[in-house]
Amino acid sequence: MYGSPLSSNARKILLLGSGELGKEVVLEAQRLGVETIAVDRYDHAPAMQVAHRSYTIDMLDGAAIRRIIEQERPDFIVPEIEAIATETLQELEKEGHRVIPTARAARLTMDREGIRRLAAETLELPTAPYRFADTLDELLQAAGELGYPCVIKPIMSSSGKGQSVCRSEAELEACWNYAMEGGRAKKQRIIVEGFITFESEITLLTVRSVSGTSFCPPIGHVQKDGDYIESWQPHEMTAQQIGEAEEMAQRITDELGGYGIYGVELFITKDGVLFSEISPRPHDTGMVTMATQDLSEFALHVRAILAFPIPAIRLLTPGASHTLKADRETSSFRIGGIEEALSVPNTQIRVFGKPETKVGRRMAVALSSAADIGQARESARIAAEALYIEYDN
Ligand SMILES: Nc1ncnc2c1ncn2[C@@H]1O[C@H](COP(=O)(O)OP(=O)(O)OP(=O)(O)O)[C@@H](O)[C@H]1O
Ligand SMILES: NCC(=O)N[C@@H]1O[C@H](COP(=O)([O-])[O-])[C@@H](O)[C@H]1O
Ligand SMILES: [Mg+2]
Repeated sequence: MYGSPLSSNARKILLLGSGELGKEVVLEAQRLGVETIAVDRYDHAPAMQVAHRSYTIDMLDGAAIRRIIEQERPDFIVPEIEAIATETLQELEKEGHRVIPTARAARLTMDREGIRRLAAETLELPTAPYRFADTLDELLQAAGELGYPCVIKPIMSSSGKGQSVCRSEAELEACWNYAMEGGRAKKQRIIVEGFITFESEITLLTVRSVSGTSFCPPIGHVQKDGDYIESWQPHEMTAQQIGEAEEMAQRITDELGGYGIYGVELFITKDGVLFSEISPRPHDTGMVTMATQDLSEFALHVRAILAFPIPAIRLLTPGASHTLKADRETSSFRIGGIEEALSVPNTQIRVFGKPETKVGRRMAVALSSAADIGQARESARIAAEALYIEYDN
C-alpha cells in the first residue's frame, strides 16, 4: 500500500546509475505509481530524463551518496552500475536502508576479484583459470602460468572497458597500459584469465522475489571487444546444459540474496558450463526481453524490489536485439535511419538519449521478434544497421 508519487505517502526508488537500463527501470516503476530519483556522474543521463528528480555526483564519493540518501530517504536504493562507493552502501544498509539486492552483492560484484573468489573458491563453481596482478611484472608471471592467449581486464570496469586478449608476451605491456586507462576506479589491479574457447555464451536472468527464484529462458549473445553487439532469446541448449546453468545460478544468487533480478553470465563449452560473472541488476543483453517476454527484465526487477509476486514468466516469442554504437566523441550529433529501422517488420527501437557520443558507446538498440531466432537476429541486425549517427563536428 502506498500513495502517489510526490506525496508524503509515496514509495520511492533511488537509482545509483542512470543509463539505458536504469531508464527502463524508472519507466516500469512509474507504471506502478512509484516515485523515482535518478543519480549518475553526468547531467541528462537517460534515466534522469524520465525520473521525477535527479542528482549529478561522483558515484565513487561515499559522502556525496550519503548526503543524497539522507536527504531523499528512499524506500529502495537500486544500484545500476558497478562503480559506486559500495562501502557507503554497506554502512547505509546497517543503518536500516534497503539496498537492492543487498549491499554485499553490490560490493562483491563491483570488483571482479570479490565475485570471482566467491564463485570459484567459496562456492567452487567452475570458471576460467585466473590470477590477479598489481604490476606489469606480476602480470608477466601470471600470464606465463596461464599461457597465451589470455584475457586481461581491470578489476573494476564494465562493458569491456580496458579489456583485451593478449596473444603473446610481446603484447603484454600494451594490454597492461590499456587496462590502466580503461578501469573506472583508480585501483591498478587487474585479473588475467585463461582464454576459453566456448561454443556459445549466455545470460541466465535469475529473479529472486517473494515468489522464490525464477529463471528466464536463456539469452544467447555475441560480444566484440568485451561488449555486447547482439543477443537473442531463447538460446538453444540441451536439458543437461540448462540444468547445470540453473544450478549454478541458483547457488550464486542464493549466496548473494535479496530481492531483484540477476544476470548470470555463463560460457557453454564442450566440457560443460562455466561461470563467468554476475550482475546484481538488469543485464544489457537482457534488453531483448522487451521484445520477447510478458514481463521484461526491468518489469521483473521492479516487481521483485517492491516485494510483489511473480507467479510466472512467459516467453511470448523468439526475439533478438542488436546495438548501435558511436565511433566518435562529440556532444553535437543526430541519430538517423529511424524510418528505415522501423520499417523492418516486428521491430522496435530504443534510443537512449545519451547527451554525448564516445568511441564504442552504446546509443540505441533494435529489438525484433520473429517465428525463429535466425529471422529475429536478421531483422534486428538490419534495423540496427539502418540506424546511423551524423556528427556535427
Ligand atoms: N576468459 C575468457 N575467455 C574467453 N572470452 C572471454 C573471457 N572473459 C571474457 N570473455 C569475453 O569478453 C566478454 C566480456 O567479458 P566480461 O563479461 O568479463 O566483461 P565486462 O566488462 O564485465 O562486460 P559487461 O559489463 O558487458 O558484462 C565476455 O562476454 C566474453 O565474450
Ligand atoms: N554492461 C553494463 C551496461 O551495459 N550498463 C549500462 O550502461 C550504462 C553506462 O553506459 P555509458 O558507459 O555509455 O555511460 C549503465 O548506466 C547501464 O545502463
Ligand atoms: Mg560481462
